[in-house]
Amino acid sequence: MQVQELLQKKSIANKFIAQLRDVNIQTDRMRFRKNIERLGEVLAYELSKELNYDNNEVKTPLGPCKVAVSNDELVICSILRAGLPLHQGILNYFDDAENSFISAYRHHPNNDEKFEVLVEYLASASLEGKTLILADPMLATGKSFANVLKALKPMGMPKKIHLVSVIGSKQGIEYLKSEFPEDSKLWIATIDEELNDRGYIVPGLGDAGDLCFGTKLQH
Ligand SMILES: O=P(O)(O)OC[C@H]1O[C@H](OP(=O)(O)OP(=O)(O)O)[C@H](O)[C@@H]1O
Ligand SMILES: O=c1cc[nH]c(=O)[nH]1
Ligand SMILES: [Mg+2]
Repeated sequence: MQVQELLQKKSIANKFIAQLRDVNIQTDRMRFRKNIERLGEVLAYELSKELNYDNNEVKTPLGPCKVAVSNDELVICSILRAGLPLHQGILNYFDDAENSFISAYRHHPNNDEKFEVLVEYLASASLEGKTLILADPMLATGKSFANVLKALKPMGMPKKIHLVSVIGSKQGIEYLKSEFPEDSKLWIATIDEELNDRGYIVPGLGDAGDLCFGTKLQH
């Protein structure tokens, strides 16, 4: 898996991430979701530079005009819940993509810090020969992305897999390098150094799903 980190170059995306992290701003749920959506758009634009293109011709009122248009069959698959606003941002740009949805949540069997990631819901298009874009704003331990990849196996073999995320941990990214094909690519806004003992990214931003949609009960 190759990794492309957006924040290696300064851009307007820095502001979106700063607002996601800021304790005084992130409690505005609408802004929080919107900033994730905006990052989905930025990351989709970056990713679009590596799709395959055909040389097409369109007719303007004044005559023919050559234009390169992507010919990839895209499927955007988001990981519920926090993947939803990221999904919307990616879909804003790849508006004719097919869409899949899958759930992944942290189950704490003993009500302590130990958890496993369970995948329970899946509604997916065929992935055979298509370009799969997996979307989840947080990549902490990497278990959600890894377990989702396993759960999607029966849906067919994609031609290429892109992962789109907002904040990742170094540890989680290293883990995913061993789980995803070598030619897959992670498009991520920024990478943090640490995970704490609850599997949260530090400094990260907190719980993305809760900040988008409200607190969930641990189970
Ligand atoms: O890399 P990981 O260690 O798997 O952690 C990242 C996952 O944690 C969050 O989801 P969560 O399970 O909290 O569910 P939610 O999005 O429904 O809140 C986040 O949206 C990722 O899916
Ligand atoms: O830091 C983290 C880890 C998992 N899920 C989140 O939302 N944030
Ligand atoms: Mg999740």
